[in-house]
Amino acid sequence: MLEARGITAWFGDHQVLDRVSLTMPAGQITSLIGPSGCGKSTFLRILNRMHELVPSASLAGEVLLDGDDIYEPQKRLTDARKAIGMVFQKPNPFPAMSIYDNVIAGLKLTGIRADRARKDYLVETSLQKAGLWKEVRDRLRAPGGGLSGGQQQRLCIARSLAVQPRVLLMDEPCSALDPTSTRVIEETMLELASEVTIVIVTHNMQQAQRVSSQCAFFLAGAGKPGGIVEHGPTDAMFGDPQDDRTADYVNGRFG
Ligand SMILES: Nc1ncnc2c1ncn2[C@@H]1O[C@H](COP(=O)(O)OP(=O)(O)OP(=O)(O)O)[C@@H](O)[C@H]1O
Repeated sequence: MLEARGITAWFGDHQVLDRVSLTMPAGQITSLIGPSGCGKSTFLRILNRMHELVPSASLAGEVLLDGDDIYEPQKRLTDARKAIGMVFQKPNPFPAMSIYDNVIAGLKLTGIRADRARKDYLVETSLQKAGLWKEVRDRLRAPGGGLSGGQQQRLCIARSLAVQPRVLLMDEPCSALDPTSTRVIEETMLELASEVTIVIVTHNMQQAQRVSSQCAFFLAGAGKPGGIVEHGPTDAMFGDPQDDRTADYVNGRFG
């Protein structure tokens, strides 16, 4: 389980999130929805300590992974990144690197040692879980950049899975893909959900309904930092929202 408690975030003196708390249960997919600029990506990046890569960025609050705060001073950055993977909007495989090497690229970066047999195993199982194995098993030595956009995104998912994370964060993972590739990624997410906790930022309300069991609706008032207006089971958020602003947003009346 991943739990954010009282997350407040700034870029310089611009506060972009105000005391955001959210529990993201294990074995479930949580969607973060809301209009542009309300802090969803910032919140997601705080969940695996990527926010601190921006020089002006700062934050307050806690992020607990199975009860341990990933921001405790003695906790290492690479441990947080190993346990909590991230897939981005635009597929970003290493284009000249082989499919095989792309999948295991994260091992070295996170200090995981593996012999050849172990690497072979991780490549096969990660590609299988990402729904790409059958399409690439005969060309593992071909460059990752030669795959289609949807295949590249599944390659990036496989790369995240190879370090065996407990959580996978996905920032609009399908927004650069066609509808068919989008459906394949959504099916992949649903299959992964039983073993990896997934948190996804999406602007696609149908996607949020298709994949997630829980949603959190973020909003920022004019000139104000973002926060969660309402969160709960996806069915309730779409079928019986408690806040008028949630109802307006999920029904496409703004954003
Ligand atoms: N690197 C940065 N430096 C300064 N300000 C930033 C930076 N990244 C984001 N912001 C600001 O933080 C606020 C929240 O942005 P964020 O990208 O988290 O919103 P979002 O809800 O994910 O938007 P979108 O849906 O468009 O991706 C915005 O006002 C944005 O301008």
